[in-house]
Amino acid sequence: MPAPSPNRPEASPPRAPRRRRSDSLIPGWLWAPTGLGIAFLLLPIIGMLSRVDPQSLLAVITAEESRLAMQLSLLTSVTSAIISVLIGFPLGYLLATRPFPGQRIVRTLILLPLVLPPVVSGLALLYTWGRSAILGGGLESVGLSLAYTTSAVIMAQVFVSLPFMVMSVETATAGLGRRYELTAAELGAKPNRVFFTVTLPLLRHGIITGAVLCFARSLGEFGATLTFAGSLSGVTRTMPLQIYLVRESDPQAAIGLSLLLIVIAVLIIILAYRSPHAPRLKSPHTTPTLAEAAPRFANTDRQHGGEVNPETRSQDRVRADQRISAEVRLNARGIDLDLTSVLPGTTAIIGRNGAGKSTLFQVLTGALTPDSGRLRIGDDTVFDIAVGHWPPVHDRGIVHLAQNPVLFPHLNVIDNVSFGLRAHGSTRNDAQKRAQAMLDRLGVGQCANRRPDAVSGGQAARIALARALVVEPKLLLLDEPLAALDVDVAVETREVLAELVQGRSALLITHDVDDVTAMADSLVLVENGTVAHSAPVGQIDPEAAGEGTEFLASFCMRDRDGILCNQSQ
Ligand SMILES: Nc1ncnc2c1ncn2[C@@H]1O[C@H](COP(=O)(O)OP(=O)(O)OP(=O)(O)O)[C@@H](O)[C@H]1O
Repeated sequence: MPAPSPNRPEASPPRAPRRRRSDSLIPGWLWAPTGLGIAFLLLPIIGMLSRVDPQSLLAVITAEESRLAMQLSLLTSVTSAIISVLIGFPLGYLLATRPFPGQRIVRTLILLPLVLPPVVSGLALLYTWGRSAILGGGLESVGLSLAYTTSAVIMAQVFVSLPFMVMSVETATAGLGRRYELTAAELGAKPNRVFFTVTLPLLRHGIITGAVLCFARSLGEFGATLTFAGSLSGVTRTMPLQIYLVRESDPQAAIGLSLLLIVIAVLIIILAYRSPHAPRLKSPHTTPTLAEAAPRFANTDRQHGGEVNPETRSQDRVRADQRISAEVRLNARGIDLDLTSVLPGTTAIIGRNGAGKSTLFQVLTGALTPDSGRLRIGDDTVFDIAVGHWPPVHDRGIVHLAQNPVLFPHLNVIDNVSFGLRAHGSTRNDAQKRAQAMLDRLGVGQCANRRPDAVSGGQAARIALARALVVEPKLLLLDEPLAALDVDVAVETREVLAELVQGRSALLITHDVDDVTAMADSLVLVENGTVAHSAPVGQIDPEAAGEGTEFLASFCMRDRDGILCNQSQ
């Protein structure tokens, strides 16, 4: 048999097929510490089980004292979990989203009950709310007594379990980011609607996790309860206190009650985590794109990839007497932009990486506040920093469509598209009818009742486009909408977009000459944070672009049909 050439790959001999692993990205050795951890947790339970006397178990569990203790434990643990949600959710959410003075101190304070021995927590509560303490004494004088009551048990449980709620919500909020809330606001939803229809549903897993942890911690709470609430049967003696009480006189009873506590805790944790909407891992290969196969439009007058006679378009521009004018200065990012655009019409914004294009969009939507600036759309002043007019995101009528469609994962497709209409006051029926019509127009009407994770990346992008267009925004911001598409799909989708933006006002960030020739009426070149050149399509003059001359000349050279630039150049 000839020796294999070092330069040529040889057909390798047939090998026995490798055993498929569930995830080849995960190192196998991780199973060793995982197994150790599971054994470490499981062995003491088995140890305890081995000491159980099955015959006495039933009598122990059904004894009056045990029943009272269990009832009290469940009642107080559920109540403290609910209180922890009500207090801990806003705390964790604000910690993750709004920087405020003393934030680090607050965070340290919240974690304090985790490191304090529970007895110390109980003493702290006693010296604050006890009968002879300042606050407790005041309450006592008006006939309210906390110490040694069931309320004291709940207070002790909330004190030690609150950190779990705050940390769960803070982590969930930080992981979610602000993009869904910002998208909802751009579609016109006011803060309360965003909070109740987007924020809360999307954070529900964090809330459930926090509540379960709070419940579990409260169920096992012992030291703080004993110190602050004492051990009165039926009033403050919870299950852990009852177990502690009987452990000397009747170890079998202590074991039986412990088992009961474990079984109930495990059952409740399992039930709480069996949510039908539990988060699922998404395929890392799903890339949101603007179309998987762009729909065709029968009555489009833009043929051949959206090319339009530039002369006709520039005449339109000359006649247009209404303008969009935007001035934005943001020193921290070196941005000082002043641009105008025809109304209606599409202005393409091009420029090198880091020139300031995305920053402009962030300011226009209201996600970023500039040092100074003004935006006028026709006669309407959307914002003007000089006179202190800086409306919230939901009040601008500007919708930003980026490469990532940011569909709300907890709503089906039709509800996603109806979202903005509902926020503007449409009835559910009306909103759904209009949403369905827009989805049909974009060729994704059949997806109406699916969840966003059950549509392809291209369909998701068209759904996002439908959601943006159906609210008839004053200004549509398109940020490289075709960049993630493969070439064939991009050509078709460009036609779709060109058709849809006709008669609307849009700004389009792009690096692609074809996007400009197909969709734009005018072009703005941004160079080092300033507008280097601005001209209608067909009259672009690289020589007039100052520092941007070279960039613009090379852009024009990529325009095979010679549509963009002044042909006399
Ligand atoms: N989150 C941020 N914090 C601070 N500076 C930023 C941030 N994002 C961008 N910048 C800076 O602001 C300037 C403008 O960036 P911007 O993202 O607006 O550019 P761009 O033209 O959109 O670039 P690209 O084409 O790469 O998207 C750059 O100097 C950039 O480094």
